[in-house]
Order: sequence, then structure tokens, then C-alpha cells
Amino acid sequence: AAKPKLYYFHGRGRMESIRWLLAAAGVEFEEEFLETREQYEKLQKDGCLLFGQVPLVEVDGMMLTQTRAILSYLAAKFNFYGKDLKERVRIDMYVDGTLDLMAMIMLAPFQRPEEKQETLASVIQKAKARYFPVFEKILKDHGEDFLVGNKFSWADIQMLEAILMVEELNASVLSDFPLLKAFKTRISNIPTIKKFLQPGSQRKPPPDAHYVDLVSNILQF
Ligand SMILES: CCCCC[C@H]1O[C@@H](O)C[C@@H]1SC[C@H](NC(=O)CC[C@H](N)C(=O)O)C(=O)NCC(=O)O
Repeated sequence: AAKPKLYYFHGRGRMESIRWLLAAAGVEFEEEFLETREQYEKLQKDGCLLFGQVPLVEVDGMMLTQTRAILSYLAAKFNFYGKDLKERVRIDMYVDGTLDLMAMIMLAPFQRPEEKQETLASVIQKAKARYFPVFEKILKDHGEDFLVGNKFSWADIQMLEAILMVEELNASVLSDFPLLKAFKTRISNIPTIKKFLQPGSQRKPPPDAHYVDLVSNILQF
């Protein structure tokens, strides 16, 4: 079968979680990087962007947009979505929590300096006071290696991605969360994840001024 093809900027943004999920599944994927407004307008003209937005993922003969829809499709396709409805809804709850936290991190680079500082301070505060305590308790109460069932799932992938992104903002953020620290080590050592974390993988770096300029120019906001 053809490899999935990802259409997005050369940066993390909303596409990064999709890269993580594919990498965790050991699925190779291609990328077309949007460098110009023309590329973006061509995708729109060709009717590929349902609401005129990216991420766009070409997979199984479909042109998919809406990040969460794509993630859900891929999680189900690669059996990262639990063994039944009850496990799936738990995965959805955990994933949506991490996506809420990550959305704040994603927005920050596009804000003015003072707002950006406030947002990033709020990310650390929410991670330490709201999100990480919840996941620490889940790991404690559940007593398994993974967040849901006793199987590696989309929730674990999203959680590791979120932990690493918050640690980029504050390296000691896990100091009060020993179970999350152990979780981070455990999940990082899963072979497909370990490979994705090594240099040379398709994992993207944190956003820089060039990325912000590129996206702002292409999307003209
Ligand atoms: C102010 C928000 C900053 C984010 C800007 C973009 O850069 C990335 O870091 C995140 C987004 S992605 C680009 C943006 N896509 C979305 O907002 C998709 C939202 C959708 N619900 C999804 O989850 O896929 C885009 O195409 N906009 C064009 C425009 O709406 O006309």
C-alpha cells in the first residue's frame, strides 16, 4: 500500500502528533512541506482542504483533514485505540487533556512577547497543577505500565509527546512526579519510539522565528 503522505509546514504545529502516531506504529510516511502561499492555495483549489486548513494527510485513498479525526482514524487503524468502547473513551479523555495542554504550547510562538511569556508560564502551571497530577494518579491507581488497559495506546504516545514538550520549557517539571518519570523512560524505550527520538528521524524541532514567519506568510495572518 502507498505510504501515508503528510502535507504541512516544516515544523511541529498540529501535525506533530500525527508524525508521532505513525512513527509509533512503525509506519513510514512521506511529507510535502508547504513553503509558499501558492502550494497552500493549490491544495485549496484542488479541493483537498475541507475547511481550507492543514494538516492534510493522504492515506488509504482519502484526503483527510481535521487533526483529531486523522489521529482517531490512525489510532484505530494501528490498534492503538483500546480493546473496547470503554477503553477507547478513556483514551479519548486522556488524549483530549494532553491536546488541550499542547494547544497552549502551539499557540505561544504566534503571540506577542508579553502574551507568549504569560502563556508559557500558564503551560507550566497547568502541567504541574492540573495535568501531570492526574496522570500520576492514573499510573498509581492503574498500576500498569501503560495508561489504559495493559497495552501501549495512543494515550501513551500523546502523553510522552506532551511531557517532552513541557520539559523543553522547564527541564525539572517532572521532579514531583516519579511515576511519570518512569513512564517517560519506559515509553521512550519502545523501539519505534526510541527510533523516532533519535536524530535524523522525521520528528520536527521546536518552532523558531523562521517557522512563525513562514506559517504567518503562507496563511496570511
Ligand atoms: C493562532 C494559531 C496559531 C497556529 C497557526 C498554525 O500553525 C500551526 O502551528 C498551528 C496552526 S495549523 C494551520 C491552521 N490549521 C488549523 O487551524 C486546523 C484546525 C483544525 N481544527 C485541525 O485540528 O486540524 C490553518 O490551516 N489555518 C488556515 C485557516 O484557518 O485559514
